[in-house]
Amino acid sequence: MTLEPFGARLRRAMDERGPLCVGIDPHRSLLVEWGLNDDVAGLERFSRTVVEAVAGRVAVLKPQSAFFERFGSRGVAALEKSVQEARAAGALVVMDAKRGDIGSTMAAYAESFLHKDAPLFSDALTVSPYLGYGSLSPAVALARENGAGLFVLALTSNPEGGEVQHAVRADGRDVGATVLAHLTAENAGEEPLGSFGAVVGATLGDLSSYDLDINGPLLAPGVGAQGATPADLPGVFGSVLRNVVPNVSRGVLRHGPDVTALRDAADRFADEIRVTLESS
Ligand SMILES: O=C(O)c1cc(=O)[nH]c(=O)n1[C@@H]1O[C@H](COP(=O)(O)O)[C@@H](O)[C@H]1O
Repeated sequence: MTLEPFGARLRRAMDERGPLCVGIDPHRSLLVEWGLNDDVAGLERFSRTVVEAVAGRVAVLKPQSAFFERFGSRGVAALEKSVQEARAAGALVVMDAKRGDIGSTMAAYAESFLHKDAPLFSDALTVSPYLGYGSLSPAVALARENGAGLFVLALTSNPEGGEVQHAVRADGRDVGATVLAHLTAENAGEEPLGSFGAVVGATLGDLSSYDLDINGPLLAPGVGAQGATPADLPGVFGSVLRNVVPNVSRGVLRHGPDVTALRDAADRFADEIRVTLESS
């Protein structure tokens, strides 16, 4: 059975549950803070707890693959389980693996995460366009076939990102703006929302010089541990605020291992985001 396009599924989830995305980022330091061992059993326990706490109430969960890959094949098995459990509980899953390679290899990465029969099938995947946006075309094609989506790194939340993303091309446009323009073309005519999103950091301040109106979702990491707050979102995203999916990882996760405390922390962020959206 082919899924409805990711953009449509995401729009509905955001409207029903609010737009918050909670990250599943099992940092070694968090495992220790939670009283868990820094091993596969600790990893499994951590991710199961996050899924139990929030997968039934937030729109999106975003497991960060790096923290699972650290444990080799058993870590990847834990990631698989976590994706499947989160999806079964009704959350959309964005796999944060930030893949990017030459086109023919990109096709294999796409099959790993975006083919509906893949063990790690996720509703969307984060990808890097820095081998050239066109290198992502096999992932765009496979995502379309399978009702999945992509989040393409455009203007990232980290301070180092600018040296690449603000580099100005011969035509006067910078690299980040070029990525956004490609996404606008990808999403043209899609309703209610395209499936090809951009990653735009919530930490970046005024972005009014960029056209963020890509008719697709904007994944906004940086809220919480990196210093941005829900109240900052209107100043960063302006008129496209309704398409923003703010991500919080450590800002929620540091409240574990208690399931209720995790849930309450996610609810507080969700409430702040709702109030911000309503008053903008
Ligand atoms: O693609 C991402 O999710 C991402 C892009 C970006 O520009 N900045 C960024 O922090 N992220 C991810 O978002 C999460 C942020 O985590 P916290 O800072 O703990 O909320 C991590 O999993 C990062 O890898």
